[in-house]
Amino acid sequence: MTANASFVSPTADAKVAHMVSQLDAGGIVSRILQVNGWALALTVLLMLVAYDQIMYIWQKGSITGPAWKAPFIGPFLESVKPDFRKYHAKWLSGPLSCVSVFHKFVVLASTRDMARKVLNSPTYVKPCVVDAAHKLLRPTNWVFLDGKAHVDYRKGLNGLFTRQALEKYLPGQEEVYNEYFARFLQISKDNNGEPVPFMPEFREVMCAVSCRTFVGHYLPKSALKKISDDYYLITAALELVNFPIILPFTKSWYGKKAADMVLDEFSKCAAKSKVRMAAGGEKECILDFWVASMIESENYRKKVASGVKMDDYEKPSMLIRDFSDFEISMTIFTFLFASQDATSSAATWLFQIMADRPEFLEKVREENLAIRNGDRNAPVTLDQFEQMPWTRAVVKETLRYRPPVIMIPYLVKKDFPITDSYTIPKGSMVCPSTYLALHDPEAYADPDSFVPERWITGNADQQVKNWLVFGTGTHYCLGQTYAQANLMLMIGKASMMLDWKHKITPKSEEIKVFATIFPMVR
Ligand code: HEM
Repeated sequence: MTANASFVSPTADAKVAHMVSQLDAGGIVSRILQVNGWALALTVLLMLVAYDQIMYIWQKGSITGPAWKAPFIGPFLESVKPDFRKYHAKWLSGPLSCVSVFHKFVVLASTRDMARKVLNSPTYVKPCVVDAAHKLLRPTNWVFLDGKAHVDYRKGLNGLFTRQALEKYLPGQEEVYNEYFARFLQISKDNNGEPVPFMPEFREVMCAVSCRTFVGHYLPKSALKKISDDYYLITAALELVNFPIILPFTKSWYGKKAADMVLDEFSKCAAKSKVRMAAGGEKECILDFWVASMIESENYRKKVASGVKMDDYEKPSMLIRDFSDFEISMTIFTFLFASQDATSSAATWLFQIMADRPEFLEKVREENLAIRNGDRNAPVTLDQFEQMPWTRAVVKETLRYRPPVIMIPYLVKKDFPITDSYTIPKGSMVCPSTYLALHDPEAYADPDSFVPERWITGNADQQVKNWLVFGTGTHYCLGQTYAQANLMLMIGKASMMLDWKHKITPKSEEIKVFATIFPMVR
């Protein structure tokens, strides 16, 4: 065997070390070897830095972005504490701009046309979620489907959001608002009318109203309380920047535990709905509509299989397969996941803006009282919503002025030639922004002011290309009609049952980013 047959370095080999020490009385050789070790490490590091920079510059191509990136991490520290003003500056810097965080290249598509182009290019892009979402929502969840599989699955869900279905959900929503608004009054009384932070209350009422719409009375009150208390753990676990593996006591760990609990509760609700619908119970919530449609489809299939002649009109409008309790639960969880932060954001802004602009709240109140024939407690129907232009206008304008979802992250599946001169490389992330389209002075004059009249006497409704609040394309928001009807019901009922004030600070209308956007407190 030769002196250095092992895979360790020569200096670490005992025999060589001995020879070296004999030869190197003055320490010159060992110093050279040491220097070489350091030099090697330094060279590798410099090569990696150079590779990271070159890749960034190559991927950036002709679009706007810093000339170079902070080695490896890029603007990582900024993304831990997102600052709306920095995002805004970035969107204004060019229709397409970029950053690179760690080795992830991210393109921001800021203008209306660039955002629409991304959202309408399903061949090149698909929604991008943080790694933790697969673990929390489960990898087989429908939201991770792409292409035809996604379109087909989604078609089966449309029946849950028809006008007829939405009408059936209204009484449950009324019930929740009655209960929570009475509680709001109590909170104020307990605090002698002094201002208290209300954002957590808005989050809770939104969670309660969503759960009532999705799973009706099947969810026990104790479980609802736990879900609404723990939901912020799920939001925190899904922040863009989080620890990639689930280690005990990290945000992802708490988030996963909360998600497991929600999935378990919703599975139990699905089982209960199956029993109740099979017994001919009345449909009250999304679960019931789903289960009833499954039963109808199954009955139809059985009749056809047994040779019964069926007319076309007897065929259910949507034939769906059988779904297990857990499959249903996973999908209902995606509704909660998609709605909770966005509707909490909208509700918080809406209450604040109405308090700060009482002249509009008064108009909402007047028309809500009129539609109820002077009876503050009378329930409303969806048809009546169409006769409440101010209630609709304040909801629409709040969503335009402070859109809850400011960016929609997508993943580039293959090289995407977004303009004649620029192709987004495969594997990048691309984030269309909704904000600039919704603050485009050509579509909405005086875009940085809250002007609900533009939805009554103006032409805001005609700016369909700019209306990106709920996205567009194959993944546009499934719950958009429900979400807007719910916000109209909420503010209409609040105007009937409550009066409220807001303590304005210089930062009240500045934007704080936490998954969606909320008012700055101070
Ligand atoms: C103010 C409230 C809401 C806002 C601003 C909002 C906004 C959005 C946006 C921007 C998207 C992405 C669209 C795209 O990629 O083009 C989305 C997707 C989605 N939203 Fe909403 N949303 C809201 C409420 C809701 C509610 C209440 C539900 C459920 C009942 C819901 C269910 C969904 C679902 C399931 C998707 C994914 C659709 C798919 O991938 O096919 N959203 N929403």
